[in-house]
Amino acid sequence: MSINFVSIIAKPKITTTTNLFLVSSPLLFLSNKTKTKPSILTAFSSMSYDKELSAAKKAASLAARLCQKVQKAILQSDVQSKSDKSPVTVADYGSQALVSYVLQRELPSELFSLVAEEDSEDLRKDGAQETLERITKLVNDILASDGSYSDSTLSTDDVVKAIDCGKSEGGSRGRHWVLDPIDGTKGFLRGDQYAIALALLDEGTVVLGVLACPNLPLTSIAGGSQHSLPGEVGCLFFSVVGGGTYVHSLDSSSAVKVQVSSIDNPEEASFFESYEAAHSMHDLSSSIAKKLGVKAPPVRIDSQAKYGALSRGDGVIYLRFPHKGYREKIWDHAAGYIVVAEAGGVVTDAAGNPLDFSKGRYLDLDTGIIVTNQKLMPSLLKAVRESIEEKVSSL
Ligand SMILES: Nc1ncnc2c1ncn2[C@@H]1O[C@H](COP(=O)(O)O)[C@@H](O)[C@H]1OP(=O)(O)O
Ligand SMILES: [Mg+2]
Ligand SMILES: [Mg+2]
Ligand SMILES: [Mg+2]
Repeated sequence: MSINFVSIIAKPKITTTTNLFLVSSPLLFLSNKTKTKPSILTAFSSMSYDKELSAAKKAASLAARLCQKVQKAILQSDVQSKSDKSPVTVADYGSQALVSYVLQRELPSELFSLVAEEDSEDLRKDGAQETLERITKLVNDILASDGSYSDSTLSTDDVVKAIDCGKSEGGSRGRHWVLDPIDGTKGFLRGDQYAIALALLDEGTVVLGVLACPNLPLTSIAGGSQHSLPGEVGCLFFSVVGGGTYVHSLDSSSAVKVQVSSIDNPEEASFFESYEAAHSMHDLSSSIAKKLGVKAPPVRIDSQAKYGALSRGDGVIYLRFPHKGYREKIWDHAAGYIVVAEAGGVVTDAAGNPLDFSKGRYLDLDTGIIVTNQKLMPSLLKAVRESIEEKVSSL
């Protein structure tokens, strides 16, 4: 994992080590509870982003509440068609508006830059007024249900503006929030897995991530059981650079620290991949798994919930090989990346290079994304290389 230690140490907010122990940090408290001793460097980096972490958790939790409400009531009329034909729902826009608004309210003194998936172009078109009013009502209802910001009700204009804050280009300078308001829209529409994925980039490095997975069971989905009894679903994973990864239920704040699986025998390993064959080449994954000696069938689930599940050891490998021509966006991986990295996992492209989130809205990478623990990575990379070579020579 690449950590920009220089930039962390250089943060002007923390100038002496004494400060570290005077200010109470929820992450340090959690670490004590789980009997881990953060190094001074770890504590520096965790403390630097305390305010941002609590704002991000609040924003993602409220967005998850909005998405759950829409998913329950989902109707055909909620689905619009974007020019790329991907389904966009009232919930995508509502979630983006809510996260953008909450971050700005919670962090009023910080410059706000947001790189996010959606924009309001379709909402500004003739005939979209009713949809925009529905989104605005949803956002206001969720804020009211939380009792937050009772001083203000958002207008349709406020909602459009909040959505369009997401047009930032990101990059290697300064801080940028990175948001996928609903990752795994297809899963969301099917009633399956989806995630609200929010991360913070600081000088091009992912330093914080929050992954809300409203349909992910609190217990392991190892073996492929994504569905569990009502009341037992809804996870919020969060990580700050150097501070580890934690998860709690969307309904409570009692967090536990998570670690990736330590399995080093591929025969005992299981792997995740996209539910949608259009998103990832399933034939390539199965060739890699076979070469590696993996016996279990793939666990196919939607969205960055795969990163969350892997971070707590439900599976050991995640393979993602989009079809030719598809360009990965930073919001589809930033939060998941840090959640796995801080839980001890490794995320690289198919050639073993680290992911670079500093290049703007897209990730430039070689062929695909692979994720596993430190022990399995060398043999996984070898299997990936051989399988890709075989595929290329068979074309
Ligand atoms: N053709 C495609 N190939 C790969 N990924 C895609 C494609 N179309 C959309 N996606 C994005 O892939 C992610 C979900 O993939 P999966 O669930 O298979 O892991 C989502 O981020 C989804 O966007 P979206 O956020 O709009 O759902
Ligand atoms: Mg996405
Ligand atoms: Mg999305
Ligand atoms: Mg989309």
